[in-house]
Amino acid sequence: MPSSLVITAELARTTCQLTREIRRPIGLLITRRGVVEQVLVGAGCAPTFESLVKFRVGSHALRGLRLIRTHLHDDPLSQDDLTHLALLRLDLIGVLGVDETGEPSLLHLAHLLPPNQQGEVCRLLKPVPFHDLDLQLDVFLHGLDSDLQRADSTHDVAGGSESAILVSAAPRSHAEQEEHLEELKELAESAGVRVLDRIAQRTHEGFERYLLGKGKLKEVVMRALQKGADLVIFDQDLAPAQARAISEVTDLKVIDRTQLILDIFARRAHTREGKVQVELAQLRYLLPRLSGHGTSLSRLGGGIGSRGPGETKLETDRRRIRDRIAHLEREIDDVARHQDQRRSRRVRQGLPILSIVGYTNAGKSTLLNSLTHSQIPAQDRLFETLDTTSRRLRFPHDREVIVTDTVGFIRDLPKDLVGAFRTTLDELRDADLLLHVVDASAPNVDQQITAVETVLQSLNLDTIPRVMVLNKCDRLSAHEAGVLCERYHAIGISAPNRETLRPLIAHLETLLPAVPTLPGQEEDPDQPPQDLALASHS
Ligand SMILES: Nc1nc2c(ncn2[C@@H]2O[C@H](COP(=O)(O)OP(=O)(O)OP(=O)(O)O)[C@@H](O)[C@H]2O)c(=O)[nH]1
Ligand SMILES: [Mg+2]
Repeated sequence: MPSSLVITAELARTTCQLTREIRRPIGLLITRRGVVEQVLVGAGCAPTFESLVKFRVGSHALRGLRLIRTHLHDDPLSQDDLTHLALLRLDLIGVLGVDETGEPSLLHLAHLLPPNQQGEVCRLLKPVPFHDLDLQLDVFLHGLDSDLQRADSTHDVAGGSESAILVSAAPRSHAEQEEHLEELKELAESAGVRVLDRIAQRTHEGFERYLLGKGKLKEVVMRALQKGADLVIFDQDLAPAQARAISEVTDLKVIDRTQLILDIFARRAHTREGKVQVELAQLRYLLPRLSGHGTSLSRLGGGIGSRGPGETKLETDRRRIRDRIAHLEREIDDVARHQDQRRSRRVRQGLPILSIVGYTNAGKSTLLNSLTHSQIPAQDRLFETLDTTSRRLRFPHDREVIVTDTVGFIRDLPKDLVGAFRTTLDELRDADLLLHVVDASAPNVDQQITAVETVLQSLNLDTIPRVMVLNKCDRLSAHEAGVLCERYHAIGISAPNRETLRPLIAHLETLLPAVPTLPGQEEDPDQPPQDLALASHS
């Protein structure tokens, strides 16, 4: 068949006549070279995703296949037809009416559109009698390909970042899933991803293959097309086989929450120790996901979820990845030994250690800055801090402590991360007192507190005395703050405002032992002690 024709008159007639005879619609799936790839008979008349895997395409391109099906009447394209057009990224979909005598009558055609502001996925062409069809298919497809490609590149330049649809599928209520999706959105934004839409489904048993139902998965793809998303981020961890199945069916890049968190950590790791820990966590996560051909990994391409170990590294065999893991583990052991030396120096000094812990973005670093006049980075994004910072702080009445700020926690902290951040988290073991900072203005305060307590328990740190501080009280009314403080037996503060820290400091003083400052301690290489600014006023 010439590449300029949608379908030859001869093939159209034969198909129409057959349709009349068997009284069933017939669908022809035709390649750009004019080869009939599949013949489908019966009502549904649509190829399956699975049968099209070999015609894989890039995220915004067409599949190079058109579907022309017959219809015993002159019905227009159905919603199902348009869904197939979008989901399968067909070049074109057409319905050809069959008249009484078995001759082709009206032809209805539709094609996809580049992502647009109206959110329109496709355009329906005006139906024409088959013999009047005047469409130069090759020219038309060339134009459509370029439009789609252009939209893709302007979209990249415009945003300079990836854009995503967030998906949650769990046997949980919608409200609960929405809350989790809200946090997933913050995570995505912290990774520089624009969030275009989100979808939640309450699932039951039997959704194992794609995690969510097939119908819902179609909806995800449709929305991704409408909004021009190139990435789908799942709130649930995907088993390797699920991730593969989903990305095969959707032709979109698919990552889960763990990968997203790992990606943020990879962006924020600055120190050698941080980088080693993140790479280790990434490799441990990837190892079981290395399929036979490494296809699912190479399909990740660049960007989110693939930072850190480069693509070439990912495609080396498992054995080399295992070697790398072993090497990184040895490096971490080295770090741990160094850490021990640093610790024993502190222990010799006999200074109590006050460690600030809490949910990510609660205001831990801001509090350390306020207490010790430091300027460590504090920003409104998740996992700003990865490395531990220690500062000496002198209270009035001969009390001195080392205050440390460290990586924040999150619910369901990926276990590979906990393992890899062992040395960072181990530092918390030396704490004499944990200061649990809570964002009192967070909509899910309760869950954040529970999540932190769970992590502390899992690290066996729940035996260390703990003081809870409700931060960001400036965002609440005095009454609300009072009620919360009472409920949690906590002290309310607003970390950037030093004045609000007075009650906290007074309380800490009662808990800390008096240590007379010995001569020579000021030469401590960590930092000279910082007098409490408030102390001189009180
Ligand atoms: N309104 C208000 N904002 C605060 C307060 N404390 C901190 N913030 C803001 O909250 C954001 C997060 O603060 P950080 O100190 O970076 O929080 P963190 O707990 O160290 O966060 P990670 O290191 O990412 O885990 C920043 O934008 C702060 O300016 C407060 O008491 N009130
Ligand atoms: Mg911080």
